[in-house]
Amino acid sequence: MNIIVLGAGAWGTALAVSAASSRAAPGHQVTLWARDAAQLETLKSARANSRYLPGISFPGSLKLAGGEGSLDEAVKGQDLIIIAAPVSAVRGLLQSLANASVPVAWLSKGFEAPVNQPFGLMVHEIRAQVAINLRAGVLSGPSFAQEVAKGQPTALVAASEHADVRDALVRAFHSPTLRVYANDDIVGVEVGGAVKNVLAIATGLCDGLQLGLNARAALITRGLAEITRLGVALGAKAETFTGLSGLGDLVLTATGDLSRNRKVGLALAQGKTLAEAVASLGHVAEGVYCARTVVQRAAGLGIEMPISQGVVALLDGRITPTEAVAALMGRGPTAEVL
Ligand SMILES: NC(=O)C1=CN([C@@H]2O[C@H](COP(=O)(O)OP(=O)(O)OC[C@H]3O[C@@H](n4cnc5c(N)ncnc54)[C@H](O)[C@@H]3O)[C@@H](O)[C@H]2O)C=CC1
Ligand SMILES: O=C(CO)COP(=O)(O)O
Repeated sequence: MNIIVLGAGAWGTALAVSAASSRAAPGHQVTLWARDAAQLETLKSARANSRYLPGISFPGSLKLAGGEGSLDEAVKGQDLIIIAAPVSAVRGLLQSLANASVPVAWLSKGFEAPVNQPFGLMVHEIRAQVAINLRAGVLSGPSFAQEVAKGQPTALVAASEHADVRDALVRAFHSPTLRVYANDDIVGVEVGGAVKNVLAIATGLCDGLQLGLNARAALITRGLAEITRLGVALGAKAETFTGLSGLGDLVLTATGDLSRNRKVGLALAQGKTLAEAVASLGHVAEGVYCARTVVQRAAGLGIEMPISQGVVALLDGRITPTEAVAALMGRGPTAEVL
């Protein structure tokens, strides 16, 4: 299979390395495409991505391409196109790929900021607006880039309404160290991947304030209830949220110290400003950008999301970390139902 990965950040690089490695199915020709010509030259000379994925050497077979204006040429002859950019860049990439005849999948997890409309969209909704004819899907699930690049055991979900897209993703990436499960509930998989980032900021804050393990377990569990309520209201299947892209990714991101979203929460608990917390990452933390949209869409559907609302109030600087905790704990008693 000819596979191109568009975007040479941490996750795009890791997945390209994994598919081009000796662990992958034989016969793949993988290309990693960097938007920036200067970054491409650095990748070529170092045969590594020390800015976004330090410590990982590229397999000899991994091809490198990129630079402004090179996209159309780069995707010619590919059997599968992977978009590995932040959500904020996906609309433009999907517009450029709108007439592609091969499957396209994105790795991005989040909601776009509102563009000429009252609320922000998930990527499958953007695709419906700008590239309706694409056979498309998402590859999601609990997966820190560094671990996948090193070949540590990982399980992902390939979600699409199109069986050929799910099959292409499984053929491209399934390997002895990377299991890829198929799922036809793209709404549920996208809601899980987006909202867990907001909740990871909350658990980072909880752990940074040393509130204890009980508090963290409660946040994760009630956070999953928030994700499920929103997802079901948006048309997802409830059972998707007990799977890899729901509970799985929530547990990983909320508790794993490699998470950039969790790091934002930890930094806020230390008294850093949001700008300082984001600047120290050097990578995108999607929860920071989509928390407001999550809460806004939930409100529009009459869904209560008190943890996510607390995260937004904190990110907006309307409350302090201590006040956020007090607001959550001060809520009246309620039944444990979804
Ligand atoms: N890092 C991880 O472990 C995982 C990340 N993700 C998701 O994947 C997405 C990308 O994350 P990372 O790679 O970690 O981010 P990153 O912050 O490491 O890198 C982002 C990359 O996207 C590139 N980029 C921005 N706009 C672009 C455009 N228009 N065309 C091509 N490239 C563009 C940037 O130059 C940069 O190289 C995010 O939505 C993230 O939530 C999902 C699973 C795991
Ligand atoms: O999505 C991820 C793991 O599945 C990565 O999470 P962070 O963006 O918080 O690092």
